[in-house]
Amino acid sequence: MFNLSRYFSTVSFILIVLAAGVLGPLYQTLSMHQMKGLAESRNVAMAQVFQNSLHDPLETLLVESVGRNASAVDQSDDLISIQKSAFGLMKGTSVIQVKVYNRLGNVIFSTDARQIGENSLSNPGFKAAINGSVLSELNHRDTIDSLEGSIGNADILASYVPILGKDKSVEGVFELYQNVTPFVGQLNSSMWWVTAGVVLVFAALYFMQFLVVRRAQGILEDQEGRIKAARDTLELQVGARTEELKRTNQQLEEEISERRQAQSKLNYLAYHDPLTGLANRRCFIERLDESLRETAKRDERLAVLFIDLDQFKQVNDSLGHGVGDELLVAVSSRLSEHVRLIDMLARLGGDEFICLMEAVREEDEVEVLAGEIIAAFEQPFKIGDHELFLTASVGISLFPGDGGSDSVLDLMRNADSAMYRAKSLGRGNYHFYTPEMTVQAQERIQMENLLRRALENDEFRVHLQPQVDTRSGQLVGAEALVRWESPELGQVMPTRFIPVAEDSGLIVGLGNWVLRETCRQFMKWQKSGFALPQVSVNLSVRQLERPEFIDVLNQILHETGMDPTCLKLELTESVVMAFGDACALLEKLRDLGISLALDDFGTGYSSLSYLKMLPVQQLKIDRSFVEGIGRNTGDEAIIRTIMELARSMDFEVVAEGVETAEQASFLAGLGCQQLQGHLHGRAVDPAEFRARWSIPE
Ligand SMILES: Nc1nc2c(ncn2[C@@H]2O[C@@H]3COP(=O)(O)O[C@H]4[C@@H](O)[C@H](n5cnc6c(=O)[nH]c(N)nc65)O[C@@H]4COP(=O)(O)O[C@H]3[C@H]2O)c(=O)[nH]1
Repeated sequence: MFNLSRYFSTVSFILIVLAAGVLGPLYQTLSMHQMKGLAESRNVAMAQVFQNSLHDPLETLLVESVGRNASAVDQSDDLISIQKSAFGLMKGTSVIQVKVYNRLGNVIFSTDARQIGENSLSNPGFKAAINGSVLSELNHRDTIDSLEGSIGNADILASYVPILGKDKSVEGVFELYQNVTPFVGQLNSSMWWVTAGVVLVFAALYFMQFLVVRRAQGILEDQEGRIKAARDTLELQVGARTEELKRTNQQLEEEISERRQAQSKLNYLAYHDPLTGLANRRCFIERLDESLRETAKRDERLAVLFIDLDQFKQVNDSLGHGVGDELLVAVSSRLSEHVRLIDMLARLGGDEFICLMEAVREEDEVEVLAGEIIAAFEQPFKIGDHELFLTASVGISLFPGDGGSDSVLDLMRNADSAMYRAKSLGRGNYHFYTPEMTVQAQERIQMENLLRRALENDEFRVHLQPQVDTRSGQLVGAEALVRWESPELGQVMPTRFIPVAEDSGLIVGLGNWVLRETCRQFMKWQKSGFALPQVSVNLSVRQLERPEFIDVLNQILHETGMDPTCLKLELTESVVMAFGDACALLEKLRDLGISLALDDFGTGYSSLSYLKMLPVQQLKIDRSFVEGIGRNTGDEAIIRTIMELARSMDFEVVAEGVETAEQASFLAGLGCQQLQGHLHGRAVDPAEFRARWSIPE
């Protein structure tokens, strides 16, 4: 810390020394000047006394000395008398020597006779006096001859005083030596006293101020101590706070980076399908929106290709979601290989993919891409132990034409409608959108609305299709197939309205109605003597999913009095696989005595081990395979395999869609027990059925 006391001491000491060093000599100079003035006044007075007392002899001497040599003057009588008088006048005064110069600067009189005759013309004192001024000089003399002998170590004031004549002209000069030794001594000792006094006063002042300063220094040190302690505490607090801030900052940075990661993950998830990593619906819509505007500006064309996997539902239902997911990933990567870099492939959800093709010059280019997409499915997908054969249906909409530049959804919806048309043409097809498809889509909506009140309006009818024994051709049963007589749409076939009923959930009420109506009809026939051995009813997965299904079934059986052993329920492979606890539910149905058949067999992906566990008695070979008999060796091979399987697993087999005798004989040759198809009869209303199959009495 700055040492105020030391600083003060040093500066004060220097100031005191300086003050003493300046004030002492100043005092001496002033006093000396004063003393010189007084002594000079005395010398002037003394000269006046001399001049007055020795006026005549002195004047004579002054006059006579001019032009005479020194020895002549020295010998004059006047000189002797002047000398006597001079000594007399000097007696008792401090004047110790008197000299008289004539105008020529010669000493014509001196109390020291040896000096008479000397010349001092060039002496400054003489010069001043001859010009009318008085000049004094203070000298220190080691020895000087005086009236009473020689004086040693004396301070002498020599004054040159002009001697004025009557006419006030300077006739000569007095030089008077006055012994001022006592005064000078006194002055010197006074100077020391003054110096000592100054030192003492300043020392006292210094001491008092020192006390004040030391006290101030104490206060300052105390304050500094406190400030230092406060600063130390503050520094500690600042250090701690800095550390805390660093930690908080680090936490913040970590949080920010976590948030950034989460945000980028969220962004990624917001725009990507987590399963396949492809762009999702939102991403596709935004890109299409942007592309539409760009394409409109550049006067170009673009295409939207809606891709749907034809058999994905069956795979998913029969082999489980794990396999389904893996299949979707494999499909996405295979599709990606065929899409150009500038195009965009996205997954809309489920088994629906969509592709945006930009900068389209010709429709052919789109057809090529659609063809490539379909061709991509020619090779089977290997998922685990499964080798899965799939096909894809592609619907295409084009811009401009199939949607405005601000109608992203129109283009997507139209491509979707085109895809449905492609699907209806058979598996593995593509189709361009046409405006009539929108009409069909609207019809579908209208159909759903009409379906809702069709049950209440009693617009449904149950038709029956015969099932015959392959060898004897005898009636062994009938399949109940629903028909809709709509006042607005006319007769609507199940292939049109069952999917709509399934999608809308209306199938539950409709399916239960068919079940009840079939049982009621069966019992009516039985009571009236037409004994049909068995009747089959189709079940939708939506019905099975209902927890109250068994209760509803029991109630129908109870209400109608139907013998459960005469009832056969047909479930598609995919329905059985899709239903979580199918085995347990089917067991319950079996316990009731109801027969079970697996419909559309061969189109799904049932595993043999699972099939073995199912309490099913019958397999129904799908119509699509029967259709290929005699035309497609692949279909025939599948039928043979199904027959082998059924034999080894002890299933009864029904072939549906049998239209020709050739098909019937092929199936008979393989040991198929029952046939169903136009060859033996179409599905007809109960009256016609009875009329056809009643045995004449
Ligand atoms: N070309 C041709 N077709 C033949 C031949 N023999 C039978 N068919 C048709 O094949 C379909 C067989 O029924 P499905 O496989 O259960 O397929 C049925 C079934 O899955 C569903 N369905 C019909 N009625 C019901 C029902 O009451 N409930 C449920 N859940 N589905 C039903 O609608 C599908 C179609 O029914 P339909 O149009 O009646 O068509 C029936 C039948 O008319 C033939 O020799 N040639």
